[in-house]
Amino acid sequence: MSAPLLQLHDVSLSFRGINALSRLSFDVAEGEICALIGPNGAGKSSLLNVINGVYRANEGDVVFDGTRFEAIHPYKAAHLGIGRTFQHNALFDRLTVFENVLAGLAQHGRATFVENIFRVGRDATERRSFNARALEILAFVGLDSHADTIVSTLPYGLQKRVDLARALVAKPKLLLLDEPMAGMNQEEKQEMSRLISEVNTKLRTTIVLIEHDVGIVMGLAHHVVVLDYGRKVGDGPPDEVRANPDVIAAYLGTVH
Ligand SMILES: Nc1ncnc2c1ncn2[C@@H]1O[C@H](COP(=O)(O)OP(=O)(O)OP(=O)(O)O)[C@@H](O)[C@H]1O
Repeated sequence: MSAPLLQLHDVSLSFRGINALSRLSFDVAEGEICALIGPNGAGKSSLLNVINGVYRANEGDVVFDGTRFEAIHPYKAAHLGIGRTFQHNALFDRLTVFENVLAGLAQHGRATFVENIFRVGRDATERRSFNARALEILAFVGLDSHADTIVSTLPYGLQKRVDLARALVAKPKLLLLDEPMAGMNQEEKQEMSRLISEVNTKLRTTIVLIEHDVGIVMGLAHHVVVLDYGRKVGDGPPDEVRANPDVIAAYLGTVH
């Protein structure tokens, strides 16, 4: 069996004495969708922040695709192949859908983001290939007909797709999704869930996602990790995790 794409070894993180993560260890296999679940404040977003370098762990380390680090600059994490979306859309409201997606390549080229947006300056070849890539990923998420739309005029569900496209445009090996279905109705959640599944199967992207809707998680994820007060209380296939008494006590049996 090949080595896991992502490994966490005894990762701990605290904020002014509050333990956000306590000696957390688990693996994510290449090609899987791994869901992180747990009550509010359990440490899920903090964990994504450690993996892509927004936070530095106090203890422990992360191994991604053979590279071990205790801390990493988010820019370096992106270059290693770790893509990320955030809980709250961080889109450029006044730019078009296409320009927002292009921004996902800003750290990956020689031309600056401004040069790319205004289609001026050096590196016409790079610009052409980035533009083609942005259009390709927009078609993949079903937004090619909205390429020139100002992003803030789109409905919320479609803005979440733009966010996803922006994270995907650089072809990450690992995609971290922080509540990609937050604020959606059930139909929108089902659509987003289908799209995430297609990202996994068609683009062969390994995914770690945070989602509160346990029904959606159980249908989408291959692997579920449950956190409670920064500790791991469950780790395994969805059916096994659902039946784990510690998980039921911590999360699944409670109204969230
Ligand atoms: N930048 C920060 N400064 C201080 N405390 C923080 C910071 N980020 C997170 N925390 C604390 O760390 C703990 C874990 O928070 P985190 O946001 O990771 O949980 P979560 O499981 O993602 O919660 P939610 O489901 O509400 O998003 C909480 O006690 C939170 O208040």
